Amino acid sequence: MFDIKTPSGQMPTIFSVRDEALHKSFKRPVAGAYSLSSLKELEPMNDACSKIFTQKMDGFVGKDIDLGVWVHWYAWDTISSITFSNRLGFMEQEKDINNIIAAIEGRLFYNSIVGQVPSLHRFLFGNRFVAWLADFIPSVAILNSSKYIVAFTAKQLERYQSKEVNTSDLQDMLARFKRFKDGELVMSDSELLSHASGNIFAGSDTTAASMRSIFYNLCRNGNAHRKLLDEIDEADKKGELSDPVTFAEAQNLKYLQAVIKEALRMHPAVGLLLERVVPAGGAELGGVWLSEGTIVGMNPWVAARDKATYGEDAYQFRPERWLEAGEERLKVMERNFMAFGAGTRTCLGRNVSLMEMSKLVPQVLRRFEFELTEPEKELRMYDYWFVQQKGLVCTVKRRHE
Ligand code: HEM
Repeated sequence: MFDIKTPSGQMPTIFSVRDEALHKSFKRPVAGAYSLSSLKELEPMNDACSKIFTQKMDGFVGKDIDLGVWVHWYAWDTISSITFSNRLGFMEQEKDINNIIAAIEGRLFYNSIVGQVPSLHRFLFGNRFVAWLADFIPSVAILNSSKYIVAFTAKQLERYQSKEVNTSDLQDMLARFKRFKDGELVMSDSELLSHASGNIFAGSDTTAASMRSIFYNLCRNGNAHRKLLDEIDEADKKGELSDPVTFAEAQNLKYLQAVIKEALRMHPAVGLLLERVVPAGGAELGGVWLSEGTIVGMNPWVAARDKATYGEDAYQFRPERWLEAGEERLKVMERNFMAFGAGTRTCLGRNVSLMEMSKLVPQVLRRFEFELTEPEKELRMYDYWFVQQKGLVCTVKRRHE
């Protein structure tokens, strides 16, 4: 159900593959492309996106905008730029290009329900007739959009391979995935397709939800907001921030990093169980014996609100907790921080998303402030595997004339 169809047939992805050895063989050739050292070369593509975002905000001063939609478009333009050197233009065109955001949301809705009762799949879109029939009803077809998402990525790849974009000197992620070994390409086209579609599937909604959490929590917590602005202004005054802010400089902004971490703790992008299968021989977990093959899981939202780990104020947004904790406490907090998952399946794109957030937030807050337009209204939340927020409507204000 979570595998993808490629021209060479149905194949598992790095997300769906269950066999640990196969998972390792999927991960090995691409892991380097996600490393901190590779990110430096991706920064200019990220900068181009944060520049467009900032220019757009400039035009919105004094107006109300849906900031949640704008960070989603930023995340999309950035991930498409750094994956295939092709910014799709969500921000420039101010729309959901090819309805890809809606398509992903539709499929997640289906997967999050059927994923809990997989036996239903063969009566629904796993049944060829039902799938064929669904294509005639747009509101149902959107729930069966994995084909569409893969075709969307395949089109980007085709464009890339045909050198419609000049790929010779590009250091995007695809260029890194395509490395040669002993004169042979390390990966087949189908594997490339699988990894590229994984990037856009895993790297857009997640980063958007996390950035919504950052801006929303800053709007709701004046003290933290003020402290962050002071840190940015202070660093600016000392000449410690370039324009645009580099990832390295943003990492030195300790309060900013605590704000990001706390926003991800308050709102992990994944809101269902991160499942694992008990290995051969069974295992004892928390005093309970589980036989092999049992599916167990943890919801990052539950782990994030554990008072034994984060203290009595675990339900509060308080970035200081990451700066005040002693060495031992910090270790426990880090171990329970599951926004990016845990163990061998930990998020590969963690550094990519941290770069996207770390660069955009100070770059934007140097110039603008956001205020909730209707502070009496709460955000609406939808948990379809990713927990998406709706209704982050803000008034844009310029900070300095
Ligand atoms: C704030 C943003 C992000 C969050 C919160 C997030 C969260 C996650 C989570 C919870 C997992 C599953 C981990 C587990 O089962 O233990 C995961 C896996 C993964 N993520 Fe992310 N992710 C984010 C951004 C990204 C980005 C930007 C990319 C790509 C550039 C990406 C690529 C991946 C991949 C490839 C995996 C599968 C790793 C594996 O199985 O080896 N993610 N992510």
